[in-house]
Amino acid sequence: MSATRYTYLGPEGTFTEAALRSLPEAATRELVPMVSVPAVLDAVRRGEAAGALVAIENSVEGGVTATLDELATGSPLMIYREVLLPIAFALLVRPGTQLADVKTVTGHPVAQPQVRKWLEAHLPDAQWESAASNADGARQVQEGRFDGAFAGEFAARLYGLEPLVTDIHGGRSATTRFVLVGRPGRTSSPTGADKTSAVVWLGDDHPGALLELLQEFAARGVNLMRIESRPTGQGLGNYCFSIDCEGHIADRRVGEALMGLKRFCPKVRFLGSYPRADEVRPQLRPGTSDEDFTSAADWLSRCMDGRGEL
Ligand SMILES: O=C(O)C(=O)C[C@]1(C(=O)O)C=C[C@@H](O)C=C1
Repeated sequence: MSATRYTYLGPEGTFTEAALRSLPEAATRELVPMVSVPAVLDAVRRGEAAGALVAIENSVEGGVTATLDELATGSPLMIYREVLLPIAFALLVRPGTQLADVKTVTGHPVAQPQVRKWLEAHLPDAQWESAASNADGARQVQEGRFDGAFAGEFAARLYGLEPLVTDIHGGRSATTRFVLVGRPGRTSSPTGADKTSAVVWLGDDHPGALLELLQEFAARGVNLMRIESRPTGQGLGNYCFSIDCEGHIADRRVGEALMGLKRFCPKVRFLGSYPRADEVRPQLRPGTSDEDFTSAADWLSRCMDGRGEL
C-alpha cells in the first residue's frame, strides 16, 4: 500500500496539494495530508509512503527552512521531481463577513511576506497569527477562531468560506517551487535541462572557505541557482550550505564539481539530480561540455605516453 501513497502538507486545500495534483502520477496515488513538513517526510523515511511533495523555495520569501533543514538532517532522502506553482492568495472569510469586520487573520508563515503589503494597505490593524498551513488557517476561520485566512481561492468551498478578496500576491511573479522526495534510489537519466541539489558542510573555519566551495562550481562552469546557509544546530557560527545548481550529476562538469567538494569538505549530502520544471537548458561556457572533459582526459593519457602534442 505504501508504494501507492504520497504525503503532503495538509489539511486538504493547501497549495502543496494543488501542486501535487498537477503531477500526472498523482491520479493513481493515494494522497495523504499530514500536519507538518517533518511528519510528511518522516512517513517516507519510515516506508509508509513512496513519496512526499514539499515546498522548498518561494520567489518572495526565499528558502522554506523547514524543508531545507529536514532534507539536510536525519536519514537521507532524495529529490526526484520539481513542480512550480504560481501563488495568489485569497482572503477567505465566513459568509457575510465584510472587510471592516476582519480583525484577526491567519495563514502559513511563508504566506505572510507575500500578503504583507496588501495587509498594510487594506487591514493595517488586523492581527496576524500563523497557522500550520494556509488550509489549516481556513479551517480555523470556519471554526470561528480567526476572521480571515489567506489561502488559495480553491480552499474556500472545502471549508464553507467565501473569497472576500482574490489575487493577492507578493509580486507579479510569486511562485513556489515544490519537490517530490523519496528514499534514496537511482537517479533518473539526464534530460539536458536538469538541476542538482546538495548540502555541503565546510571543514575548519578559515578565510576563504566559502570561496573554495564556490570555486569548485565556477572553475567547471556550473551555474548555481540557489545557495543558502543554514545553522547546523551545533552552536553559533556553525552553518552548512544548501545548494541547487544547473545540470545533472552525470554531466561531467557537475560530477567533477561535487567530487571536488567531496575531497575537502567533511560532509556532502547529494540530494538528487532531476528534470527542471521550466525545461530551461543551461548555456554552457566554452570548455565545459562532456566532450571537452573527455578530450582533456584523453590528452592527459596521451601526455603520459609521450604523445601530448597530438
Ligand atoms: O500552506 C499551504 O498552502 C502550503 O502549501 C504551504 C506553503 C509553503 O510551505 O511554502 C506553500 C506555498 C505558499 O507559498 C505558502 C505556503
